[in-house]
Amino acid sequence: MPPLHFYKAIFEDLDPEKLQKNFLGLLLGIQNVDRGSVWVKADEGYLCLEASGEESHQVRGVVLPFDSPSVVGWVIENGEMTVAEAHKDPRHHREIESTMTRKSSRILCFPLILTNGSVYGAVEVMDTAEQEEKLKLDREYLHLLQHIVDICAIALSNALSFTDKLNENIRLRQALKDLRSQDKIIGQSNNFLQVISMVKNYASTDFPVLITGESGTGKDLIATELHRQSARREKAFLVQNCSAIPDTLLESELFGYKKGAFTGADRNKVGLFEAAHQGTVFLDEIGDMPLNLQARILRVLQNQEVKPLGATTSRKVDVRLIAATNKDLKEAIGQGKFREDLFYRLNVLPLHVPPLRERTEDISLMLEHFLYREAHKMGLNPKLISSTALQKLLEYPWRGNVRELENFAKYILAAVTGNTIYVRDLPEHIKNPIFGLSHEKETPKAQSIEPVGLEDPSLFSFADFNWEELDRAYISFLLEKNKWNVTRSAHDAGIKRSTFDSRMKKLGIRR
Ligand SMILES: Nc1ncnc2c1ncn2[C@@H]1O[C@H](COP(=O)(O)OP(=O)(O)OP(=O)(O)O)[C@@H](O)[C@H]1O
Repeated sequence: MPPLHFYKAIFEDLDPEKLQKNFLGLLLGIQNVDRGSVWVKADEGYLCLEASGEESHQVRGVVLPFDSPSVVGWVIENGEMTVAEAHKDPRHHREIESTMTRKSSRILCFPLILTNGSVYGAVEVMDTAEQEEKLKLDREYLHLLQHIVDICAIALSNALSFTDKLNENIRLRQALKDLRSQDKIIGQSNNFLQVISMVKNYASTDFPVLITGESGTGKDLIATELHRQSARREKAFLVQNCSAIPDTLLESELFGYKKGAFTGADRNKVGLFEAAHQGTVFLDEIGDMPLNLQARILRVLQNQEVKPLGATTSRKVDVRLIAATNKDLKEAIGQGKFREDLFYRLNVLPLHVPPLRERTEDISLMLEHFLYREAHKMGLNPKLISSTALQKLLEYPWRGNVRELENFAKYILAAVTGNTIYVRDLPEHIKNPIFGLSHEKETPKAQSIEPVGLEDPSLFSFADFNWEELDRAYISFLLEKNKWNVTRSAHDAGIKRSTFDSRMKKLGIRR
């Protein structure tokens, strides 16, 4: 019998092919013969996974039908070891050796049994010696051999199911990839193409990136794309939204904690930075991060190490940081709400995603994409847009940006029954966009009316606003339409210029 380390080498392997080869080699070596094969029960018959010995390569991959005679078939069905005299045993499948010059004289075949007792295959070794017989067949020896085969069988079945899981994993990853590719990045405007080209350039480096842009412009999507194009693509991409989460929770999410670090810390928790080791961490809405945590992020960037709450030592981490915000961080620095040193650390590679109104060339393409994608998801036929309706959509300011456009596509698909979308089908605020103008700085109160109706256009209603809000929106609309010409705006409103002027003053509307 071979020494123990020999078995160790066999059972360690998780590649079924290598394992089968080693296993068969081991049995052939023990029995001092050179022909053998490993078989499993497949859907269409008994399949030869591995064959060894001169001329035997032709047997690998052969499937013996269930209803044809075969020693392996008999062993698999009966779950017992057997010895067959090849020249007279009716179980022997003679045709398989018909093209071989050396025929088997005796066959020794063992079942391959799982721990639950089920037989999934068989291994056979054959004597091809014409004169003296080589196979050792005394009972005790065969008994011992069956034990060795049992151990090998378990290792082999583990390796086979490991490979199954591995293949399943590969299939699932591919499916996930396909699913992700549905999140296609759409855009053809020069402004947007510039962003895409910067993504490509930035992806080849490892510096922090700060993505800025209004809400719904696609910052999240761009961050994902950056990771996807980077050398870290196979590693983790972990996202943390820094707003809408209590400060202490955010800290433990990012840095983790040691068991007992605070009341309720009943186990160690790995923080996001550690979990993303060798990958990318995306901190969304970083402008909302509290100052004390900003200091900790700065330390991660400076030293590439994190210290979980309650830990005494720091741990090295290798992560790329991408941050995004829709806030003006320079203004936040002026107000003492954002650390200047962190800003410069993050802003190594700045990336501004322009609002949709600065890339109107993208609107029709995106709309087409969203209408098609959402119709597909809902199991509906895609809808067409009439040219006049499209014109209205192009004129609308889309202050909720791409997210608003995406929501609009969902709404219109559900709301319109015909195959074509006409102007009459559009929500009122898109047909008459008096609330679509942006003077955020000049008329801060006007912001209070912006979000209404954007997420769900069907909910838009005059009843949602008070008189002053409507007044402000109307005056802003006229000013914008007339390029801030007050006389013309007053004329459109049908009131005197002085009255219009005083309304503007009262509402604090300035250019
Ligand atoms: N260029 C684009 N092509 C296709 N879909 C886009 C594009 N830009 C944005 N989207 C889609 O619009 C929606 C909003 O995008 P995203 O969440 O990335 O915006 P954001 O700027 O991160 O918003 P917020 O600041 O509110 O977090 C998402 O569903 C996203 O898939």
